[in-house]
Amino acid sequence: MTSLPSTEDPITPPPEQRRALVVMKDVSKVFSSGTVALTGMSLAVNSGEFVSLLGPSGCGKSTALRIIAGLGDVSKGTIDWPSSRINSRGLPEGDISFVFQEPTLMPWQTVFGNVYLPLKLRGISRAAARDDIMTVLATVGLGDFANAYPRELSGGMKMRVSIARALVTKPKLLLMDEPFAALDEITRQKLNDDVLRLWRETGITVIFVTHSVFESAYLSSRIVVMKARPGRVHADFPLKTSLLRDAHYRTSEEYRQACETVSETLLEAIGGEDTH
Ligand SMILES: Nc1ncnc2c1ncn2[C@@H]1O[C@H](COP(=O)(O)OP(=O)(O)OP(=O)(O)O)[C@@H](O)[C@H]1O
Repeated sequence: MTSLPSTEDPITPPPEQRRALVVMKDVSKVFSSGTVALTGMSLAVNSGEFVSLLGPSGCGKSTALRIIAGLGDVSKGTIDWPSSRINSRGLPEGDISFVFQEPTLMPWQTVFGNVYLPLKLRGISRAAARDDIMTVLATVGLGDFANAYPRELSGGMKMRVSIARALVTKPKLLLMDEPFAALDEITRQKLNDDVLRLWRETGITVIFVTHSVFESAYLSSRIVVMKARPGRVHADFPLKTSLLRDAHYRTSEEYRQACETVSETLLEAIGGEDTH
């Protein structure tokens, strides 16, 4: 593996200010079909981190994310939330939002109605929710589209609605499962910049599943590379940079080095050499 960029990233809080938000300990997942998706996966994600989960197709990235979200049980091991209040389902109530690869919008509802849904499910009236919805729509650049229907939006705009819907409840943790994989490169880069800005502005913790070395190297404060199935952590390292991650960063030597490091680690993971 090449050496990692050594300069401090000014947007990542120092370790002493971070607290573990979620801790996966020795998690295994065997589906009823007999498929062993995860084995002995351990990972602690701290408040304020932007962690990308990267790994070969089928290594269990989505499974790990879904387990953290409470959308699937573990076969073995534990998920702990050391700094959250836990509900009867073992989850930190209201603290997690999920963004899927498909925006999964309700076509019969306006943008406003789609973003309102999670607040409606909490029994909040439309009138009481209005300010929060308009604020989050402005944050994702859709302030003028509250009354539009999904069919009137581009793919990138639909994904922004999906992100707004995830953020409107002000979660501590945003889980994103290949959210931009189906978008063209320009839209993907714009949304990468939007997500980074949201992360900086809100201090939210993000766990981001991606296939893309370039995307993970651009976005992450930390990269977790998983081994081929059954999935577990192959390598886990911070990605530091002294530069603001913007268009200039994309053409910088630091970014090139980061991509090289991530790419080589991914090749090792596929090859089976363990660095963790
Ligand atoms: N509900 C399920 N029932 C049975 N097997 C499943 C289920 N969901 C996932 N799997 C299997 O578990 C393994 C891990 O799948 P998962 O989708 O988590 O991988 P992934 O790393 O996210 O893949 P990709 O990068 O291709 O999206 C795969 O072999 C998959 O076929």
